[in-house]
Amino acid sequence: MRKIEHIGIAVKDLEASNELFRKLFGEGPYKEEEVESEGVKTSFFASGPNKIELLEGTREDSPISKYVAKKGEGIHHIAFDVDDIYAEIERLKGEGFIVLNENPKKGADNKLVAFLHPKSSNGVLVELCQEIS
Ligand SMILES: CC[C@H](C(=O)O)C(=O)SCCNC(=O)CCNC(=O)[C@H](O)C(C)(C)COP(=O)(O)OP(=O)(O)OC[C@H]1O[C@@H](n2cnc3c(N)ncnc32)[C@H](O)[C@@H]1OP(=O)(O)O
Ligand SMILES: [Co+2]
Repeated sequence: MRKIEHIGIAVKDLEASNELFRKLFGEGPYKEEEVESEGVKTSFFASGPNKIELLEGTREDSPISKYVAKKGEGIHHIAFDVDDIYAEIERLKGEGFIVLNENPKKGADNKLVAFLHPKSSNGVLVELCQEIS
């Protein structure tokens, strides 16, 4: 785990939240991207060397829609940057973490991603991200 890649925040209305975070950061998102496979649309803000990802569900069955319906808006996951996501998945499985998708999938912002079940990480949804070179 090299560093925190981004913190994901689940929101009801991406456009309204973009406006709010534009005020917070003093500048708008550097990227907006829909990830059809996850049923999400996202926007990314740079916060110094770190990133904030805002996510709105685009389908009722999206993890974000379900999360917001159940818990409301708020911090949804912490993403970590890894060098080799395949090796990291094997390592974390060996350490007893529950890997939700052992085959990494294409995420936003040009990444391969995988997730650990929050039940195995003290109630925190962890995302692994490897830059697609
Ligand atoms: C990939 C694009 C983008 C990127 O960065 O590239 C993204 O980040 S996409 C982000 C959205 N996608 C995901 O979150 C995929 C992984 N998530 C899942 O597979 C599910 O959300 C899962 C398995 C974490 C929960 O789904 P489930 O259908 O089981 O929902 P429940 O409400 O029944 O939850 C079960 C249990 O987990 C707790 N929970 C759910 N979500 C979270 C969360 N984000 N953080 C912490 N805990 C969470 C929920 O409260 C339930 O606990 P319980 O004690 O039973 O109430
Ligand atoms: Co994310």
